[in-house]
Amino acid sequence: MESKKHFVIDFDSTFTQVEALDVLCDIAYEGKENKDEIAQQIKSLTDQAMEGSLSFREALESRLALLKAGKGEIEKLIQALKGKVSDSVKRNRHFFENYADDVLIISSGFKDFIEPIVVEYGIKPENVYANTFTYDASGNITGFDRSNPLSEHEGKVKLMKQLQLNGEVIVIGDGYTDYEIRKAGLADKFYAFTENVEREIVVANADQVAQNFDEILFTHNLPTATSYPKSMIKILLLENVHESAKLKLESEGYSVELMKGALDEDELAEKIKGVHVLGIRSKTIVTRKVLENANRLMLVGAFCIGTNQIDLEACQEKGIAVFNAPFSNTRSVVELAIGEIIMLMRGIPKRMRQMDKKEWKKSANNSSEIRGKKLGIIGYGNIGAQLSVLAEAMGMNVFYYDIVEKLALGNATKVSSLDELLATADIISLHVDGRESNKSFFGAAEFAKMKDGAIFVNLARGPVVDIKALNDALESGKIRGAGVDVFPVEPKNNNEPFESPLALHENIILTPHIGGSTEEAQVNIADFVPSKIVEYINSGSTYNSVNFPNLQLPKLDDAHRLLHIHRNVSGILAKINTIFAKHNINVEGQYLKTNEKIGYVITDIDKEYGPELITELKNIDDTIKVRVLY
Ligand SMILES: NC(=O)C1=CN([C@@H]2O[C@H](COP(=O)(O)OP(=O)(O)OC[C@H]3O[C@@H](n4cnc5c(N)ncnc54)[C@H](O)[C@@H]3O)[C@@H](O)[C@H]2O)C=CC1
Ligand SMILES: O=C(O)C(=O)COP(=O)(O)O
Repeated sequence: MESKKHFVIDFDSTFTQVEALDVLCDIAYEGKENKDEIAQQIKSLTDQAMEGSLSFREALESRLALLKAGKGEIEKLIQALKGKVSDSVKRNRHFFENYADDVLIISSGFKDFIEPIVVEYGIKPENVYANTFTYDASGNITGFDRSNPLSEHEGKVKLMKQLQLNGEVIVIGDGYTDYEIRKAGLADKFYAFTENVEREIVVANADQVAQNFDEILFTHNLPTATSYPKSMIKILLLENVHESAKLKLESEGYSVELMKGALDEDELAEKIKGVHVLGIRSKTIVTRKVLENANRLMLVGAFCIGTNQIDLEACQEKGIAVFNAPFSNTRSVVELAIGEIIMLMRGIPKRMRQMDKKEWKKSANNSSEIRGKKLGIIGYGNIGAQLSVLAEAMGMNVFYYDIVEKLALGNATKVSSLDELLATADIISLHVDGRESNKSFFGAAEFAKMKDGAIFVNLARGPVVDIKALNDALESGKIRGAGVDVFPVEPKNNNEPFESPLALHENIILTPHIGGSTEEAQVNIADFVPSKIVEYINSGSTYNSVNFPNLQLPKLDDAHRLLHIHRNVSGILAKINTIFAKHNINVEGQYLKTNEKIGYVITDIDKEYGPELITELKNIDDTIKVRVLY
């Protein structure tokens, strides 16, 4: 038989969001000049008692001496506290009601105001242990019942010794006095409860930190308001993703860690354990090895356009959805490309280097306008196409080559082969993606086919261009200049050095992969990707995912949603529905979409279900993952 559990819960700043005596002070001193000063003194005494630096009785005596309150104020306090119950207590009301026998409120506060608050949540009056005020004939507080152990130093410990609870004792509180119960050996576990206040010394001594009641109930296998507490969803953001992404995700209730640089494979393989959502940019390589260690991972968010750094296939096999920000930095890359083309056509990098050396070389040699020049765009996707429009507006003649059929914008000319483009253009700008087959796509043969004295720009991906071939083309004068933003090997963070033979050329612009690094782009990305993360976690929506079948799902009211991710083989839907039928479950809505590799079925049901239903769904052959949303 399972032993009985006792949940010993603190009141101030745990069951409620506030310290009741602080609120009482506000009420008692309402409209008085010295209110702030008294409030500050009371708060400081409360904090000292909570942190253990002042004995409880001393703090209590001093606070009551400052508070000139009576029964009228206590009545007002009760009304105020009713509106200040902690959010996670409110949403888990069913727990307090259904487990009333197991819940004890043990507080160094006062029963006079605690009991009316907690009984509304089904807690039994006889399970509320707290101090009591003494009053004079006119109802003014004169002090407290000094025979109550809770009015003494280490009062909670003394009370717990008297109670002699049998079974497992779990203490939940924000203060040092709560931890003291555990320290005295009278509890099996102490949770530092941080939903309202986080005290360093308390957190440091806790067996576990709980940001809310959902986490505690979930840990103890008790019914919670949500299927999985949001605060237990761990999100790891790497590569200095814009801070606003962290704030946005935190405001949703997730636990977010933000790191400045990228991690290498081994570091990430270690760090990924227990992480539910990984946010990266272009530098972090998410390999199969990393994914093998990703025991909780459900989503990878690329806070950039490119996703070539992620093993998308391995993600699919493991049921991990991948999202990116396909348009958020497009304009930034295009502006940089145009800027570089102008600078290179004017020979500005060389002039700047001369000026740095105090040399004045005014000359029109090798300096031309871009107007009327032929721009050759390789890869007419979002970036290539937008570059086409802006370049044309500046008077350039645009030609493009893409491996798939793309609509020509404005007066741009589609050419039918790469060779034709290379032979035509005065400037070649590369905007292909970083797929594996594009590795060394642009090498010696391609440079040889370019017009003599042309300009070359690569803001796409480093491995796409053979650096030696580019270096040779610059050295031989085959091309007149180059702009390079991306490299086959890039430093992991801003502290690592960068070295390249290209740096020695005069008419070259080298930039540290900053095509998308503008304030605007980073803010846009930090808004877009988190919104995808939140949608996927909350509703299962995969709209815009780069590796999952795209499904946009309605919000769910009063139903349960089950997500089934499986290898795309025939007959899975029938098997899923057979299980629902067997359990007499009425399906309210069902959505299925597949891609080449996987199938994604979302089923909304109107009825409570038991764990055996989930086990049966998981046991269907070819199942990759089952997620329960509500
Ligand atoms: N430097 C930087 O900071 C940034 C670099 N990028 C890079 O730019 C790339 C392009 O971005 P988008 O235009 O948004 O992507 P996109 O996917 O819209 O366009 C890529 C285009 O290249 C074409 N393509 C692929 N391989 C090709 C080949 N071998 N020959 C001809 N065409 C080929 C595709 O068919 C597609 O139309 C990204 O994949 C990323 O690698 C993106 C943003 C910032
Ligand atoms: O968006 C992309 O694909 C980029 O290359 C930009 O990458 P970053 O976010 O600057 O690491």
